[in-house]
Amino acid sequence: MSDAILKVEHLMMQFGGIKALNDVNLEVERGSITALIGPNGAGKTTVFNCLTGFYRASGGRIELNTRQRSVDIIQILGQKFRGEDWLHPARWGRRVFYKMFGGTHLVNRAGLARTFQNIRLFREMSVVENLLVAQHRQSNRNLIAGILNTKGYRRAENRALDRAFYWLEVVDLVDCANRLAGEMSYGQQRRLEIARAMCTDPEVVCLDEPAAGLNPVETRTLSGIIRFLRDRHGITVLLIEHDMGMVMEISDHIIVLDHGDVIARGAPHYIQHHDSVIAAYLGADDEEGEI
Ligand SMILES: Nc1ncnc2c1ncn2[C@@H]1O[C@H](COP(=O)(O)OP(=O)(O)OP(=O)(O)O)[C@@H](O)[C@H]1O
Repeated sequence: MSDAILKVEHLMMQFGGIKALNDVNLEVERGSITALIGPNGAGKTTVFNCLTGFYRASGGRIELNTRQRSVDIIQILGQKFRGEDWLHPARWGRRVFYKMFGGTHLVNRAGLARTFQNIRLFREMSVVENLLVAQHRQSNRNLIAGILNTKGYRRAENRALDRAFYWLEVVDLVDCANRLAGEMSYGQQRRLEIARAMCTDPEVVCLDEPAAGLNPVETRTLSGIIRFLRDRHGITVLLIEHDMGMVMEISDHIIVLDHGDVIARGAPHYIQHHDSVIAAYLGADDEEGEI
């Protein structure tokens, strides 16, 4: 791939005796909408959890090429020490550093944000507060500046509000800005999660089943928002989705997982007629099968 923003090599994830990911290799092109599909239990969410640092992968490498540099995601989460580290002081130093200061916050700082399959908003906060909290990293957190309400502090607060309202407009929630997040409809909460992810200023956004539970009109609106992220902001979107109509319509590239392995990758029209993909979805070979 010419310009891969994300490269995953030999990714493995084991939960006790369960091998959720065997040996996953994939690349995501910068500025694309890439869908990760597969039957239930194929390992899609586990891939997302490894990419975003919610799980520390059992093995492999995840390289994120954002903000003009390359980040090894597994390394910044903090890895175990190895015997040979003592022979490489620089490597040992990096391990100590990331053991002490590493974590998922560094993945977000590197430019990767996500939404969740089960919506995880701050339900007791207002919509706009949810978006301001997401900008905690960019805002002025100086206690003295806050108490004195300095010019710099007010400027940072205004910038955060402007950004929040920009993304509320994109996801069509400006009218709900002061409502409690937990009181909104399911579709609105899904859109708010996307806005919250975007407020962290990512280059890659991972959306875990964003169309789950939406009606066809809401799904169409969602497709428009995802396209807008790519076309207007050059955001790379990595998407897990079971709504095949939506996946086939908006994806530039599709990667298919089954039982923790990548079984196919390519353009939508190629994947739609791929024998192994049809078999994986139907659980058996079926010439008639269509995704
Ligand atoms: N925290 C965990 N502990 C134990 N097993 C897990 C854990 N997370 C995932 N698994 C197992 O890993 C496998 C892959 O699960 P995963 O949720 O990644 O699949 P998926 O493709 O996202 O499925 P779905 O489409 O239903 O969400 C499953 O067998 C699941 O039971």
